[in-house]
Amino acid sequence: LRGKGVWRYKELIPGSYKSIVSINEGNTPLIKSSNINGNLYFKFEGLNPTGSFKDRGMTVAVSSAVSLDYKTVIAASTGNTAASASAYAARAGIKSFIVLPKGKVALGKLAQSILYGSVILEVDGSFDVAMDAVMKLYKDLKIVYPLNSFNPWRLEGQKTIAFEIIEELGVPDNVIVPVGNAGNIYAIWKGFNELVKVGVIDRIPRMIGVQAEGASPIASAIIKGKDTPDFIENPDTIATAIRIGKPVNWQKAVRAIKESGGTAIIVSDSEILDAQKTLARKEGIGAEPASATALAGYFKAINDKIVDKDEKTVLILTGHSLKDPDSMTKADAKRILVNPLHIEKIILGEINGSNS
Ligand SMILES: Cc1ncc(COP(=O)(O)O)c(/C=C/C(=O)C(=O)O)c1O
Repeated sequence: LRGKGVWRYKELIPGSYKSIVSINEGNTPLIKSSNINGNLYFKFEGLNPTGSFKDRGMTVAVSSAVSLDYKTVIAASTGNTAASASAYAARAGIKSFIVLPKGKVALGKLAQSILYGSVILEVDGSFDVAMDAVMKLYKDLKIVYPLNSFNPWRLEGQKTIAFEIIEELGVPDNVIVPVGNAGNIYAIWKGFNELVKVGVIDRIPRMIGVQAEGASPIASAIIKGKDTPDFIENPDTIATAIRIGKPVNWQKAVRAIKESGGTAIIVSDSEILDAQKTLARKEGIGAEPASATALAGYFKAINDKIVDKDEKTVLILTGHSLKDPDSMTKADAKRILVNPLHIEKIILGEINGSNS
C-alpha cells in the first residue's frame, strides 16, 4: 500500500502536482468508545500534524498552489485553517497571510500561526467579515492563492476521512460532523459517494451536522425544513472554531445532509462544554469545544431518537483540546495546595473520601 496518509489515495485526488507538500497528515486513529455506551467510534482528527482535520485539505491545496507557481497564500480563519495554512506554507517555503476575527481565536491556534510565521491580519468583527475580505481580495489580487474551503482542493483532501473510515470500519450508519463554514461535512459525504461510484461500497451513512445554538444558520434551516439558511450577523458560541454566521459552503452541506437522509442538530454551549469534559473523563480523549460538539450532538440525537445506540456511529473529532486551553480550564477540577510533608495524608483522605 502506498503510504498511509492523505496521498495514499492519490488516484482519487484529481489534479497533477509538480510537488507534494506533506507533513504526513491523515491516517488518524478510529477509536472505539469504551465507557460511553453505544456502537460508537471517534475519528480523532486532533492527531493530525497541526492538530485538526484542516491538514488533510491543506496538503492538497498548498501542493496545488506550489504547482501553479504561487508564492503567496491567504486564508480567513477562526483559527485552525490559519494554523494549518501557516504550517503548510512554511513547509512549502512560501509566504502566508491569515485574516482573523480579533480577540475570537483560541490561544493555541493563534500561537501556532505565530510560530509557523504567518503574517497575521486581525479584523474587528466576526469570521464572516474576514472571509468577505479574503473573497474580495481573491477577485482583485490574483497573485495570492486562497486557501479557504471554497477552494475545491481543500475538500479533495478532507474527503479522505471517508476513505479511512471505510477501510477500517466499513460503512457506518451515521457520521456526525460539527459544522462551521460547512466544507467538511460535504467533503466527507463526497468521499463516501465516490466509493459508491467506483463500487467499493453500496450505501453511504447518514450525514448528521451539528451546530452551536448561537451559530446555527444551516441547522436551523434544516430543522425548519427551509431551503436557505437565515445568515447570522453576530454569531456567538464558546466553540469559537464554528462561530460562523454565513457559511460559504452552506449549499454543499445542505445537499450532503439531505441526499444522505441525514439531519442537523443544534446544541447549547453548556452541552458542548459538558461533552468536552465527558469525552476527556470517560474516554481519555481531549478535543476542543467545536470538536466535542459532535458528541453533544450524538447525545441529543440519542435522546431525541434520531439515532439509536446500536447503530454504528462515527463522530468526527475535528480538533485537539490543546487548541483551546481556556476552554479546558472551565472544567471543574480538584486543586489542593499541600504541604509536601502532608501529601500522604491528603491522598489517603481523598481515596477514603475523608478529607474535609
Ligand atoms: C475544530 C473544528 N471543528 C469543526 C470545524 C467546522 O468545519 P467546517 O464546517 O468545514 O468549517 C472547524 C472549522 C474551522 C474553520 O472554519 C477555520 O479554521 O477557519 C474547526 O476548526
